[in-house]
Amino acid sequence: MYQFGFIGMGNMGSAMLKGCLSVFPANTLAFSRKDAAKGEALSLETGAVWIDSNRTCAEQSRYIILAVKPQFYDGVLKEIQPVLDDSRIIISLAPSYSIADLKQSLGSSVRIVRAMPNTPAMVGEGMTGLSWSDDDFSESERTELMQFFTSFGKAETVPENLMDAVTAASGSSPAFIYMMIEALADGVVKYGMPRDKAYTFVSQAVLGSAKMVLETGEHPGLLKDNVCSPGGTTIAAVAELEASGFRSSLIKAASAVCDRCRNM
Ligand SMILES: NC(=O)C1=CN([C@@H]2O[C@H](COP(=O)(O)OP(=O)(O)OC[C@H]3O[C@@H](n4cnc5c(N)ncnc54)[C@H](OP(=O)(O)O)[C@@H]3O)[C@@H](O)[C@H]2O)C=CC1
Ligand SMILES: O=C(O)[C@@H]1CCC=N1
Repeated sequence: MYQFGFIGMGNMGSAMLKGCLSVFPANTLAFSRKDAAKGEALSLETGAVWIDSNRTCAEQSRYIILAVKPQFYDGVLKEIQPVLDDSRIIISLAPSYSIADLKQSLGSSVRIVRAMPNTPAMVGEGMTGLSWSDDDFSESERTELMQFFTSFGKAETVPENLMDAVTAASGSSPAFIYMMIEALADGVVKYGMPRDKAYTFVSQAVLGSAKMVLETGEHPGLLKDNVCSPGGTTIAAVAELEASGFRSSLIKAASAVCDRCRNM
């Protein structure tokens, strides 16, 4: 019996798998995916076991992670439903499937953890929001699952009605941050900085700024003020960002994520 069985092993599944290998031995991890060549290659690379069938992967795993795109959910749920019993726990990553939707497909007694991770899990800096289906998880199951989710970053339980907001805050937001890193790098390449150096300088500034918010507990506005010298360089750029609608673009981006979660 495997401890964790991933059904689907694309961007998100492989980020979680690679992240959790720091804590869980590879031979306790299994996965199924469509592409056999990629399955065998990842198995060779990581030591995790590739299984040529979703149903067998579910049957042989205690915790079953649904890591396929939402459009493939219905097919996968039908495949694995017959092998689910009370000892299994489903971990679902799709933004658009509620715990109630999953129970309707899989049976009301199936225990479900709805999770919204993000791809920085691959480097151990993920952020996962979690909602649990019932109060009927044992203490050891909760501990083991938190051990899993914290093996690739931070994890916090949230009420399920906040899952759309979690999707915007940390599930989708890495894409926006990468866009910002790329654009800012373009801006300094324009002034002669080599591309690779530009990514290092900008990315380290993003990492350090995030760490300042997390570790000092200061309001982000105060941290921003501390960078802006009166009449200086930063405030000149802040004024440009405000004029271009920087903040309102990000607020609109978060709203777009939440709207899409509700209308997929
Ligand atoms: N990407 C992200 O940043 C995040 C994604 N998520 C959620 O995670 C889930 C997976 O997304 P993501 O990893 O990005 O998607 P990908 O498209 O990168 O990967 C999907 C995986 O599903 C596999 N697959 C497709 N159909 C089947 C099937 N019938 N049976 C078994 N495996 C199948 C594919 O196999 P193969 O490659 O072999 O063809 C692939 O490995 C989604 O629900 C998404 O919303 C949540 C948070 C963040
Ligand atoms: O774009 C998506 O639908 C998924 C969910 C969060 C990140 N990627």
